[in-house]
Amino acid sequence: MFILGCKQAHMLESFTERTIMTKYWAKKFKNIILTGMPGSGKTAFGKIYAHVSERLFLDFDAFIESTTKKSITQLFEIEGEDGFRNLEEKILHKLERRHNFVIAMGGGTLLKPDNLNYARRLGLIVTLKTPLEIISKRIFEIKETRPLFINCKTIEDVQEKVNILWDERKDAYEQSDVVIETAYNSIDTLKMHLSLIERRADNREYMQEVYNIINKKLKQSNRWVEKDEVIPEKISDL
Ligand SMILES: Nc1ncnc2c1ncn2[C@@H]1O[C@H](COP(=O)(O)OP(=O)(O)OP(=O)(O)O)[C@@H](O)[C@H]1O
Ligand SMILES: O=C(O)C1=C[C@@H](O)[C@@H](O)[C@H](O)C1
Ligand SMILES: [Mg+2]
Repeated sequence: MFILGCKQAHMLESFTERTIMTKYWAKKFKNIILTGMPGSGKTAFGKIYAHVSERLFLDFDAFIESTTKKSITQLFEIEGEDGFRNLEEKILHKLERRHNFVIAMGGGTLLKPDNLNYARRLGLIVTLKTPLEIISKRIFEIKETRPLFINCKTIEDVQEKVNILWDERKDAYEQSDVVIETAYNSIDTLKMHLSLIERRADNREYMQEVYNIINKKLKQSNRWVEKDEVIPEKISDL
């Protein structure tokens, strides 16, 4: 488990006043795209981070449900998983040139290799990494709303499915810019860590230092792509 030393804790504390980012910073760093296993907290944390970073929040699942007027479970039944993945891909394409969002992608959106390149162009891709046993417990509570787990009767069934998904996906999640371990962080420290990372996203060396402080992984090779900014007034403008 990672425990902050006194000096490091003090450094982080001194940043708390600055975790509410100005619109300037929000625009500079465009979108934050959350990925990670189902149940890792993309939706829960995404909403909170959108609020603190003064961004709009867009959740792929909620967006798909509201535009199709069908639940994710229904869509899996009607379209199959492939059809659902095509819908995710369409949203990703639609988001091109949109800014100032925290985006909770579907946990499986990065399974299509091209989607990774699209997501990269949108902003900083952040993987929420949560231990698989925690994921399994969370999913077991809400499995009726998660079609991938619809046939799981017991917690062991869920665990088995989670393990299979992890094996299929871990390489894709590793392609993200930053991996944040959620297990040893409260939502408040997660907010703080991501704010810190964002603030230094224009300075790779300093970001690495930030990474060392908060024990997160940063891929130095992934470059930030600057683009002209178009900030939609509301989600319906998409
Ligand atoms: N850091 C956390 N601490 C405690 N509970 C959490 C945390 N993050 C998420 N949860 C809970 O876990 C459940 C799943 O979280 P959430 O729906 O945000 O996951 P998700 O990554 O969006 O999953 P999916 O890909 O299936 O949409 C929710 O009930 C949520 O309240
Ligand atoms: O990780 C996944 O593949 C999924 C996650 C959920 O958000 C939903 O998009 C759906 O249940 C599939
Ligand atoms: Mg979600």
